[in-house]
Amino acid sequence: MADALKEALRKAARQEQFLEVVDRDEAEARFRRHIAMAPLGEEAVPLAQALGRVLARDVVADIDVPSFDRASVDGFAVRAADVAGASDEVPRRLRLNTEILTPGVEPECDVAGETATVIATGGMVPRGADAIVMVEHSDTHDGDDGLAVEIQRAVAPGQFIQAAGFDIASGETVLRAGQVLSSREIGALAAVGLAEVFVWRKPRVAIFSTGDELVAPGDPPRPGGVYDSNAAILAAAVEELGGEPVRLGIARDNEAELTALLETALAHDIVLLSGGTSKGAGDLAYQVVSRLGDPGIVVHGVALKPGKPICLAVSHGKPVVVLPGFPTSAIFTFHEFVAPVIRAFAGRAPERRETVTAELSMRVASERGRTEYVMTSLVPREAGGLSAYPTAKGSGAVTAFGHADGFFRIAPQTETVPAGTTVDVTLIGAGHRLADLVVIGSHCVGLDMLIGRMTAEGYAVKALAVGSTGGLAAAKRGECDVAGIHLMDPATGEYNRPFLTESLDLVPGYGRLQGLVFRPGDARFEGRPVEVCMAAALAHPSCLMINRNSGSGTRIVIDRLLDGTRPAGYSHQAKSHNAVAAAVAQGRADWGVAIETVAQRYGLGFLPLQPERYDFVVPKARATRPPVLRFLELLRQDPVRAQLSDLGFTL
Ligand SMILES: Nc1nc2c(c(=O)[nH]1)N[C@H]1C(S)=C(S)[C@@H](COP(=O)(O)OP(=O)(O)OC[C@H]3O[C@@H](n4cnc5c(N)ncnc54)[C@H](O)[C@@H]3O)O[C@H]1N2
Ligand code: MOO
Repeated sequence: MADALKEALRKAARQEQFLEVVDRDEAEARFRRHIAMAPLGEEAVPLAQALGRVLARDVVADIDVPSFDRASVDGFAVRAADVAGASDEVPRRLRLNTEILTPGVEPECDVAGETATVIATGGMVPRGADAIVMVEHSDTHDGDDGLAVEIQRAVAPGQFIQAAGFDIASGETVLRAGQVLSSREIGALAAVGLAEVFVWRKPRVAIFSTGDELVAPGDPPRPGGVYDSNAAILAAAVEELGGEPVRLGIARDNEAELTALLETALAHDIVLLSGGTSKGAGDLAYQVVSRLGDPGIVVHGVALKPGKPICLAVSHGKPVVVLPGFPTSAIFTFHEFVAPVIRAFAGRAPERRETVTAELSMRVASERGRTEYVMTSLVPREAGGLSAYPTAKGSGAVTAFGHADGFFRIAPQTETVPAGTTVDVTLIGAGHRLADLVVIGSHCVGLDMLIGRMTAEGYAVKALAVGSTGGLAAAKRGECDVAGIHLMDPATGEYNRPFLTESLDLVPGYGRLQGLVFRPGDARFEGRPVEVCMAAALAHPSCLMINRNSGSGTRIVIDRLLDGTRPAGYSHQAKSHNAVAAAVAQGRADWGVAIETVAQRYGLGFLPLQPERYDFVVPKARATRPPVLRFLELLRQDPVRAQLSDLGFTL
């Protein structure tokens, strides 16, 4: 082995310890000790650019709104005393003054006793008048002494008059500093005549990602490549919090490149990078940040999950944070440690987090020694209250945070939390909207299409992929409206029906074809009958299979096919059709079992083994809810069935 390669290997394999893992609150305290948690300064902006900005000063009205008494109806300005007791039978006759008070016209005549002035909605109420009579309750006459009006209704003093300042009084505080300006506030600012307002300057947040594997969205994918999702989610989150993201792109795992980018980034108010903070080969980001001083890195390693390797630094009052590369770890720790700083710099009040209680739907295991935050979906229970469905994907998934309604904490010393435990779930973002239709169970592209149609019709659908068994359990507990399942009873070979209970209905879905998948052109499989393929596969120890997880419907098919034999690769269990197809397509395995639609998606060869049924379980108690009825109706419609059949399903 060449010396250089040997040295590189030795370096990559060396264990570099975290500096010191501290608990969350201690980490936050150390970080904030060096940061002024206050707005960065104010600036005047035109009203047209004020949307979403944060007011830096209270706005006190200089004028009354309206600035004069005005009519709120079309009719006649009168003295209420002159029309007391007026009715259709006994109208009161008033002489008309010779002016017309449309809005913007300044009155010249007083309304003296026994007179009235024509006035339009928004017109200035003339001196002498104290009420307006609606035009509907009047009749005009040509009299000897000029035009007269007969009033057929009495009015109370003040009736149909909007007094000066009734909307906003001069001297009143219209809006307070710290207010985030929405369209409504902007309307009020314009009403008091302001063309510009003082707002807090937006903190400018430099964002870059680090890693040789990262690919910018829009660029072609490459083997081992990962699209840079962290920079996108962070930039959007910064904007949501009132900051201005400045994206500096991707730095390769190269010290010079990282150092140069950090230098550029330090010209902004906050520096955020992600990746390269853990112990792996190429984790350089924290090393580069460690050269900053005054004081430099204050925390590297926090006893929480997700987010253990976060690195918090401050340099000359400027926060510099290396977020973990794992997407959910990055955005979670961003919200824990960085978001409050951005809010403070932007002049926004601290976020008030809302918490709800929910009952845990399944047992959760946790690692000792770290506070774990479990990303969770919430679904309403039949019996009232909420059920918490933990997202099993972990911090490496971008959707673990993206799809969660909130999270609950598991204390560092707890190893398992049993199903049924009541947990406090902190809601993420604007909280969760209760879904019209909750679908829990096995994922299928056919189901995706049906959900898409429901969504297009305006239904809020919550779909949780927890597998057939999980879906069935959710349906039994009354936690979903529909569960998509494909479970074969090994005794009878029948799908789905044998698993029903009294309280559940089975709605026929569609058929999917299970088959052997392999790379096209593989002579061991291509164009041969299944038995011949199996004999070939079993004869060659180098022919690797990929298995499915036990408990899955497909595993039952595989075990039947193998009839007790254990070919190479049997112990490698993938959890989905897609994972099987990807392994075969990329050459990590040579064959496996998956459904036809997935095999086609990955361009794989396919040998049919057996059809399976993908059906829908509906709790009887929910079967008549309108969104459920609509879902079932869609399933019966010809265009929908045609689309399912185009997708490769049999009906
Ligand atoms: N031996 C140990 N390994 C790891 C430990 C540990 O304690 N001992 N900690 C784990 C934990 S916890 C986390 S979190 C991760 C974070 O590691 P890094 O911050 O060094 O991140 P990377 O290694 O650069 O990347 C991890 C992962 O995330 C992907 N990634 C990175 N940047 C992006 C991005 N901008 N967009 C999308 N995905 C990104 C990257 O490709 C990797 O897959 O370390 C564990 N390891
Ligand atoms: O702490 Mo890491 O962020 O769990 O995956």
